[in-house]
Amino acid sequence: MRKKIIAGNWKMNMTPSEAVALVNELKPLVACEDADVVFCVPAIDIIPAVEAAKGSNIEIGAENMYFEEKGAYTGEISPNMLVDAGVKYVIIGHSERREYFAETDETVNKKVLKAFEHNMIPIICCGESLKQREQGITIDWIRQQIKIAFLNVTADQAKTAVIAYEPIWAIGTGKVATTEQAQEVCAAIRCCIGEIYDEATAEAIRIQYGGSVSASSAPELFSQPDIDGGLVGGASLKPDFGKIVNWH
Ligand SMILES: O=C[C@H](O)COP(=O)(O)O
Repeated sequence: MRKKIIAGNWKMNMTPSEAVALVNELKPLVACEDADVVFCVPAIDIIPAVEAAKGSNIEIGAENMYFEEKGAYTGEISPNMLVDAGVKYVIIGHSERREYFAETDETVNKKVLKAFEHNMIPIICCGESLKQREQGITIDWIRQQIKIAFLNVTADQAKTAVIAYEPIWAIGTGKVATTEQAQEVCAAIRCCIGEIYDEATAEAIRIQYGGSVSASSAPELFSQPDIDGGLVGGASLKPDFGKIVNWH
């Protein structure tokens, strides 16, 4: 039985002092024993958020990291820096990073390998555009993203990974995928992991849905057999996130 994982992605929101206030506000609302709860926050908020989350069930995650250890990479943040700051989860390959910051399936793979090397859990994002969905190539596209993201990842590592299926057309639009659409793609992702590795790995890996998740859509989405929680953007900045975490 896979444990659900509900993660907030704050994106480029919240100053450090606002971050502390939000963690303190949400702490009692997201208390929950049967799901992992992660707040992925902007880099500058990580240290104060880790401090504020102490003693609670909240894990603090990062929204991105670089795939090199150290050196002349102005503006980037290394895996070591994240680990030292208390980070356990890191979002890799969010569609906004792919669209605005030229991330590719290959850089996603490098980051995924680096995250595992440092014992962090990558939340690996994949998802199709509206055009790709209309062209009927959603599953092929996602399978390709997954196959490249997991190149050279061992089965033991893959078992601990989290995949976030986020249809790009559903992100921040209020247009949540139907339960059937989300379940269909998450099942296809699990099947793809089974082909790359084996059934045990496919059964172990956790797959989230993301894209306009709200307190009202979460219960049906999270009840699907292949959906193990959510990656939540806008609604993770509000008290509603407590209802999403405690969806059942
Ligand atoms: O990482 C989170 C997603 O991009 C979803 O964002 P959203 O819940 O605001 O649509």
